[in-house]
Amino acid sequence: KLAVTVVTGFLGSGKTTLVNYILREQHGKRICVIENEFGAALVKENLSSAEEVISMDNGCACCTVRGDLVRALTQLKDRKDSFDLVLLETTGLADPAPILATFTQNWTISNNYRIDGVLCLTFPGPFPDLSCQVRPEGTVNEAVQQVAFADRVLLNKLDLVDKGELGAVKTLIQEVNAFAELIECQQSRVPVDKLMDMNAFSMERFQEEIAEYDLEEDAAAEECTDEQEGAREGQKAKKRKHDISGVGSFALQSEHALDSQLFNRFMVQLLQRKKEDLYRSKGVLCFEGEGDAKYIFQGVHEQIQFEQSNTKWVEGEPRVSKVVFIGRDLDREEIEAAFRTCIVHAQTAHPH
Ligand SMILES: Nc1nc2c(ncn2[C@@H]2O[C@H](COP(=O)(O)OP(=O)(O)OP(=O)(O)O)[C@@H](O)[C@H]2O)c(=O)[nH]1
Repeated sequence: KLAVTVVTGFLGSGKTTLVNYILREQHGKRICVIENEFGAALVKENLSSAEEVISMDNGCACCTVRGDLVRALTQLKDRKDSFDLVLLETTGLADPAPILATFTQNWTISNNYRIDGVLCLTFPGPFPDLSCQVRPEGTVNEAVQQVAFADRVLLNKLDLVDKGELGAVKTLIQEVNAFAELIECQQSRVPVDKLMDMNAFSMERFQEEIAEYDLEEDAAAEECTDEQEGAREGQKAKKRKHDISGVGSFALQSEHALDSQLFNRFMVQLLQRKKEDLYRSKGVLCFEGEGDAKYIFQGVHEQIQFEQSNTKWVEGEPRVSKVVFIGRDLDREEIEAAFRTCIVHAQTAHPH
């Protein structure tokens, strides 16, 4: 399957600059760019003979699957072996969810392409202002939403910010999405390697990532008092002052096995109540009574892929179940309490 990197980012954040930089200065990769009509005109002159740009007409924003994108990808399908990567530039106001859904819900597309990862370009100046804007009930600031969906965040236009401000912006971005890798850049100059091989939607890759995520540090940050926070060079204290449309991320874990039926019910109920607000979710799970089998899931809104991992829990490996939720107005305490009810008590748990 041909890898697709989805490039999102607020208006003027440097998406076209990134695409042009990649086409102009990075060699050795055969890249097909999919752009909106306006963007296509801006990148055409930088194409080498092995490259191509396909323009999308403007898809209908209210559809769950993007028809314009389906058409562009279908057009490319028979020639897909001529490319190493598709860079898909979205418009600044596009909601990433229907774009991601297009890759799982359309059979032709899902058989020929895989999303390698979602990049979000953002820039320091307007990000805190934009993220503080009060939005009408039920809507989310797109700049914040795009960061929440991303696997990598490119913090661009570093020339427009002083070092002091930069720390605060980085803290803000991490508050929205603690699971995205943050890369600083100027004029969108990022090595093409950083845009490829993210494997962010690969179940196997995700397991490594989630294993590295330090839940203890996360918990310590939650528990410390305001004074302690102040002592941490004002970093965490600053976090609370921003209204970031209620968008945030957190992880939960259990050292004990989970009851599969209860966990299933927990997820169904969570999605029933919060499918619009739950942007992304991921998990590595150990179920009671399932021997060495390791289960993994990964989702965008209610589109959840759930499967048994190719790898098993190995001898001596702590069988820690971890789940990650990224979204808006997610009540961590309530979700954590519901998650805890899925844990099989220590005395009856599968020995490991
Ligand atoms: N100062 C500064 N300007 C930059 C930087 N990167 C890009 N720009 C400029 O920012 C403007 C917007 O960049 P684009 O690449 O067109 O942004 P975009 O995200 O494609 O914009 P839309 O298509 O409108 O969403 C252009 O004038 C760029 O030259 C940077 O690092 N610093």
